[in-house]
Amino acid sequence: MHDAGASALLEAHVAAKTYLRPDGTATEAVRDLSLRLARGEFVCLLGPSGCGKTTTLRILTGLDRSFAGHISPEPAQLRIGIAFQEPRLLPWRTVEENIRLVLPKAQRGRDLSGLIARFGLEGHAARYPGELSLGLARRVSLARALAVEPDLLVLDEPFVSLDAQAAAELRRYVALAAAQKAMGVLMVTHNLREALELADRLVLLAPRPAHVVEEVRLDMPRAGRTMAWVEAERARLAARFALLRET
Ligand SMILES: Nc1ncnc2c1ncn2[C@@H]1O[C@H](COP(=O)(O)OP(=O)(O)OP(=O)(O)O)[C@@H](O)[C@H]1O
Repeated sequence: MHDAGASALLEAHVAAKTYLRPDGTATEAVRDLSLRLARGEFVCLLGPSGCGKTTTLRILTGLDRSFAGHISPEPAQLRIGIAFQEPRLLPWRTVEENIRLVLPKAQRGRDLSGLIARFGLEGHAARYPGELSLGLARRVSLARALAVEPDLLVLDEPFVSLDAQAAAELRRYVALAAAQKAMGVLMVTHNLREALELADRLVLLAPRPAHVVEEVRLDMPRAGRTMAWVEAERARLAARFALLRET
């Protein structure tokens, strides 16, 4: 299990993030949210629909820079791999080419067979995204995020809209990816069971504007998280936190 005293990979305080629409109306998406992620740690951000989870991820990864607050180190100083909910693969490129394209130019010729095999993609490397199921496309997107050997892996709702079997399969691959000890993982989900299967720590967010209402450390090693353990933990947390009753 992860060592709670390990060095920080990322520390952030988002004092405020407000979206302004052209018609002048404002939506305050985040207010006073503090988050610390250690190397090797797997943190799940959980919160109700529309509370500001994706906005928070975009800020922490440097995709959105118009906010009040600070992030240390600057996201540009970290190698970050992101797998969005939408796999965003280039349809005119094969699976292998899609993965290769994210590499820095000097590494484009690198042997990717180990990575491709690790994610069970050998039989799919020459296929095009249009031929893939959503579960498979998300797996390619995960492998692509890992190709850059990130310090931080960011996953935005990776299992949403998958059937139970495809979701379970992808969860196994996410767990495999998370076994890389030097990397931190930040995953957004609204599904408490998924979070309980994978995370070292749950960070519960309030309804919009997002801020942290509770943090829950999970000490059970990932390999010991049986369905019965997940269910018992889910019931215990749902009884304790009203925010989690719908998840
Ligand atoms: N580009 C934007 N312009 C205006 N408002 C936005 C924009 N992006 C998000 N919002 C609003 O900010 C709030 C937070 O959105 P965000 O997508 O971060 O929430 P979320 O928790 O990820 O939602 P979900 O659970 O539905 O994925 C919502 O009210 C949303 O409508």
